[in-house]
Amino acid sequence: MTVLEIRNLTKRFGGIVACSDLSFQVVQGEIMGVIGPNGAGKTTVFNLITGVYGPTSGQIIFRGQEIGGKRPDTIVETGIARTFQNIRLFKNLSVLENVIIALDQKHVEYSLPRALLRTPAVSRSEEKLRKLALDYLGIVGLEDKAYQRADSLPYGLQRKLEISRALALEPTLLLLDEPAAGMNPEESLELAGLIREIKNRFSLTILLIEHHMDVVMELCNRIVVMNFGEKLAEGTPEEIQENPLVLKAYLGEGYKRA
Ligand SMILES: Nc1ncnc2c1ncn2[C@@H]1O[C@H](COP(=O)(O)OP(=O)(O)OP(=O)(O)O)[C@@H](O)[C@H]1O
Repeated sequence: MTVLEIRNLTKRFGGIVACSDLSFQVVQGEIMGVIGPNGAGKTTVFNLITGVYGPTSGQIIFRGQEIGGKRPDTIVETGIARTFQNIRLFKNLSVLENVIIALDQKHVEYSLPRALLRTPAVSRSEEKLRKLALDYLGIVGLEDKAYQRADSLPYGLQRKLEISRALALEPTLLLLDEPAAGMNPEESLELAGLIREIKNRFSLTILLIEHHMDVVMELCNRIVVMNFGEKLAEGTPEEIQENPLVLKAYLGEGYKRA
């Protein structure tokens, strides 16, 4: 079943066409890679899907509903969450608080007057959120870092914290923007294992932007290749690795199949 359909999507920034007449479909339960050279338009596609920008033209259909141009919080409500290429955490808050803030968006069970009076119901609710946040941290292996400041974590762990925050929004479609950036090959393969695990555990569909080809080829069922805002190719990892256009524009003629 198709969960996401990108239909003739175009986004212009002044004279720049960051995304040009792009079409592809994402099937439930798959991990679809979005790859291509720097500036190809990959993050723009994520920004369009998550409502950061409205499309210049074209449609974004999620579970049969047009979401193009809707507000980011409305899109989260429909079941889409993301991580960012440039990590966006509340750096001076604790690791735990970062997840609680995400959970708050989903689980607020008390009114503002009750919250201000700090009734027992509010305290119970806070305790519930704290436990739930610890569970989400456990999934990415960060429960023992819960009380550290978010910015005290090494880069790779901050990326995992972003994933746990995104999971706390209970998405059915998860967009990961370069989750392995800055990781060495060993760390990035471990991350690939984690991504597969959370996909299975939460029955997710995943769209993945990544420059680490070992991660992409290991994880993805299918791949869309972008170049200058357009779709250059689409196919399985095997097909993409043998596509002469992709080898020329992105992977390099000397690319060795994983
Ligand atoms: N808000 C914006 N205003 C103007 N131009 C933008 C904006 N966002 C993106 N662009 C331009 O759109 C093009 C595509 O950028 P985008 O960030 O989507 O590429 P990318 O494939 O994600 O690149 P990278 O792999 O380097 O992250 C680039 O030329 C970029 O400069």
